[in-house]
Amino acid sequence: ISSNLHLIPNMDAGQAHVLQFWPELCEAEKDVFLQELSQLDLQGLQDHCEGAARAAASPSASLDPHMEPVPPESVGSVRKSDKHSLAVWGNEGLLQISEDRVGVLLLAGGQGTRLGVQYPKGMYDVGLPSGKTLYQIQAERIHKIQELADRKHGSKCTVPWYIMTSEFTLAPTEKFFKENNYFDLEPSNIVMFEQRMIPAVTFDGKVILQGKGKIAMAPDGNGGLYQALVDNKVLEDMKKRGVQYLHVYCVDNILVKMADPVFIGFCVTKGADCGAKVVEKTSATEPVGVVCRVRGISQVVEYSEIQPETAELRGPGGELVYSAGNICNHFFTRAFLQDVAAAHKGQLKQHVAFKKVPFVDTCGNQVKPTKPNGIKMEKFVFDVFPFSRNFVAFEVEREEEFSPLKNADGAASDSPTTARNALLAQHGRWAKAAQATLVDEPGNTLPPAASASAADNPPAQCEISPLVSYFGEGLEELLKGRALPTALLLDEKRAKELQAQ
Ligand SMILES: CC(=O)N[C@H]1[C@@H](OP(=O)(O)O)O[C@H](CO)[C@@H](O)[C@@H]1O
Repeated sequence: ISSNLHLIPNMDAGQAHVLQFWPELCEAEKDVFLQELSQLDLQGLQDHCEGAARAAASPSASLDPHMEPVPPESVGSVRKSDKHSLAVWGNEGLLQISEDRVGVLLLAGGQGTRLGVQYPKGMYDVGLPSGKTLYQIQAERIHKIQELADRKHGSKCTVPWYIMTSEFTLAPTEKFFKENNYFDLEPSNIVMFEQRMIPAVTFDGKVILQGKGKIAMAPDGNGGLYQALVDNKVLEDMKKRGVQYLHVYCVDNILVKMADPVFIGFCVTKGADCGAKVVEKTSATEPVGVVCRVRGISQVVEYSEIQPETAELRGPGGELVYSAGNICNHFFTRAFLQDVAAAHKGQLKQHVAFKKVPFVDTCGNQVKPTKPNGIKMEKFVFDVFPFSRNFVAFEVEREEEFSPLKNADGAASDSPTTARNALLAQHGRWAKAAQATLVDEPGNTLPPAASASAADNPPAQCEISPLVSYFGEGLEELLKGRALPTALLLDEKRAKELQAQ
């Protein structure tokens, strides 16, 4: 192995410390370490370390002075559109789906640090009556949207599911899908691939050793997508399948509408190459990016980078000036992604985060720092928006579309409880709209929950499988005029029973 050391080019590029403990490693450890080192792109590494050191020395200038809100007339909106327009967009989206032109892409490389789990977030069970995980809910929505498109157009369509994972999430995700028989989706239509990892670096640009034979590595942010699409030939796969439109989304939103036909149809009708769903922010401090313009060009300014004074700005009616909250649901044409891959992926901004990165000191002791000692550089998925020729934003209703799982239970927002309640409340509303009454054990009518916040009373336990209904459609024929005891779990079996009654 040692004879292979020459394969690690130029560790003298200021990074010789990486091999400091080499003589102490056993053969197996050397083997693994060498493997890791030989995968580093060294020119890239040097640029990366220099960039990190520069960023630590002089943080990049704030964008705030150049920000302005997106003009309201250029934002599409579910709330402000009439039924007819929504139906036209929905039909357009279903048509595209039925013709195999739509794919979905899941960003699932994150580590779930805030949620505090050691496994991929998609495997999380928020405690629904069905016990379903986020991955299962998403898989079932794909089934259903294919079925809705097929029913309308007599097709037999496929919505391929691209899943970007990282070194942390690929193996457990693969195993989980296999164990669950790919949730009855065709395995060849699920394409998992890995984003790159990059080293964490000290403030003076040195790669951090996490162990004597291990570099501290982290995924390159969800904007690592564009490099990963190239590394893994995903755009070629899309082309082969005839996929022209891609709905990209984050793993953690329990209400995500996979391949939402209304959003797809809206973007296609507007001739957009790039689009983002937004919700109105609940408060100035809500941790969501804002869709806005910077120097006249549409982009997202992330919650970690906006100045509090800017986030707090209010208009004449007391409304937030920057209220278009990014929910990490994006639309891209394949042509746009090809353009990004060919011409722009190297220009994506590097966002700098100062983190506590565990390391071994020069004496070989393991240290858990109490204050930030390292820099992690990340790219953001939305940083390609400025390269778009026709970007559109589409405002959707929070209670129908956005309840992310970020924090562990106990937090006031974005927790397993708030996610569970948001879904149950939505399904309660659907049941009510289908003219069903939900009743408790003694037979009292339950009111539909007005709100799904963790502090409120939990909503009635009414869960409707995505295999039965995707957005509340088709429920009247099953539920109209019935008094249904809770907990109600309306899955396909129960739906058949109700239909037969
Ligand atoms: C880089 C990136 O995509 N950040 C997104 C993403 O934030 P995270 O905190 O990284 O999960 O999801 C938020 C919505 O849940 C969105 O508001 C934000 O802009």
